[in-house]
Amino acid sequence: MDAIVKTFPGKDGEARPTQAEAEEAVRTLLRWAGDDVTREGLIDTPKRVAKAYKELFAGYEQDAEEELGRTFEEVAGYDDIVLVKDIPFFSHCEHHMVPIIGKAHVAYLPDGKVLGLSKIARVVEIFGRRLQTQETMTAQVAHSIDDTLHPRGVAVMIEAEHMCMAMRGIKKQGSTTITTTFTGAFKTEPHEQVRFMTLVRGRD
Ligand SMILES: Nc1nc2c(ncn2[C@@H]2O[C@H](COP(=O)(O)OP(=O)(O)OP(=O)(O)O)[C@@H](O)[C@H]2O)c(=O)[nH]1
Ligand SMILES: [Zn+2]
Repeated sequence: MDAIVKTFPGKDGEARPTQAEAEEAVRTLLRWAGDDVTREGLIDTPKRVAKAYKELFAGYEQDAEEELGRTFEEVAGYDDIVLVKDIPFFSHCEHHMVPIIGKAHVAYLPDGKVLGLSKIARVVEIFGRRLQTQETMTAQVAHSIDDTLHPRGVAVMIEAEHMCMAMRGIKKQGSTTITTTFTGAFKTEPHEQVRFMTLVRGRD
């Protein structure tokens, strides 16, 4: 089981905040930002934000390893690289809670079993829909596949723009952060890494 970061009751027996408490928290932030929470346009905003949070952070309710549980063995001995590239995702940085927008490239070297391709994209989605650092997310995607499928190796590359660097703070728009995690043969065999990179970078 992958460690779902926060389940209720929490470690300290804390119950999940109610919808009303979540809405009140949004109202507080709106007032703190300087707006009037009683004006027409904002009346329903706390409710909408709480609903949006449910969707944007749905990954806390999902278990990546459960998604990866179903595998297929009838692949005529196929044992070469399987790469799903350019999987788009949105996440939120855990420091500022603003968007991280990027693409993930995920590959593995099968050892008798393969995954449904959509499951790879689902795993990116599950870890993306939590508060993240890019490094953590990259490692989580790789290790969840490694731990459930036990392939000969997993390679994950994430390329993303962090809105906390673009919209605030240092305000550098358009910079991309690249992170990689390699396991198994991708870690020990440089030529497997090169093949992964070539396939990721190769354009039509
Ligand atoms: N390593 C890593 N850092 C991240 C990620 N997302 C955001 N950050 C950085 O987290 C850091 C937090 O730094 P702090 O100095 O605690 O916060 P801050 O004062 O808001 O920093 P500034 O962004 O420099 O204004 C910043 O350098 C962000 O750019 C990520 O996915 N990985
Ligand atoms: Zn940030």
